[in-house]
Amino acid sequence: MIEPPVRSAAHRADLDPPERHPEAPAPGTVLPSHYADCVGCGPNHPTGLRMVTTAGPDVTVTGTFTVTAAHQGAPGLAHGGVLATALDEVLGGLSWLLRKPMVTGRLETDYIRPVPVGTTLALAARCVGFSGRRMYAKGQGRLDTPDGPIAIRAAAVFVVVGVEHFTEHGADMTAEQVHDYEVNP
Ligand SMILES: CCCCCCCC(=O)SCCNC(=O)CCNC(=O)[C@H](O)C(C)(C)COP(=O)(O)OP(=O)(O)OC[C@H]1O[C@@H](n2cnc3c(N)ncnc32)[C@H](O)[C@@H]1OP(=O)(O)O
Repeated sequence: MIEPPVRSAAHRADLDPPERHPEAPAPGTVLPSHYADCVGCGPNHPTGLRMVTTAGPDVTVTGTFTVTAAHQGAPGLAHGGVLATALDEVLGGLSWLLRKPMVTGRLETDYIRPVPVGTTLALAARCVGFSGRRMYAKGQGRLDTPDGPIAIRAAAVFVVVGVEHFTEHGADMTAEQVHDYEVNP
């Protein structure tokens, strides 16, 4: 039997407000790839999304993702899982502004409009607040421009972890790779 998910990413009213870290990159700063082989942002990934994200004001991040033929699910249309990856990446970018390592615990996605090959999605993410180690966030993707029609929306919970999460669980993780992997943006 397959068990259904037991948690929700819908945020509650009693969250602690997000605090932009004093050393967060200034608004407008292009965020570096956190890991060169990342499927979302890594420049070395052979078939990755090659996303570029930018720090916004408060605890917000924007990003773009151009849908190519490599990202199709149906003919000429983006695969929903690939779109969820793009949302995961821009939401994960909030960790640069919070200066806390965190991993995706739950990602809920609404698919509102089809996203054709050739579209450049304008993505945005905002931290809503914290409950203990849980960081609640929401995100969206608009077709082609930051004021284009909304195609996808997300609500997410990220869980703050220690660096040992990556060193203990990463397959074949050598000391050198851990050093190169920016787990603590
Ligand atoms: C710049 C960076 C961009 C990166 C973008 C991409 C990000 C990713 O894709 S990360 C990879 C995908 N995610 C993962 O692999 C995570 C796998 N899961 C895990 O490792 C663990 O379940 C983990 C770390 C989330 C939680 O485990 P653990 O550290 O033992 O914490 P645990 O004690 O169970 O939970 C801590 C709190 O988080 C909550 N929590 C844990 N899991 C979830 C979840 N899935 N959804 C919602 N809340 C959760 C718990 O309820 C608990 O809350 P509270 O303290 O209020 O009771």
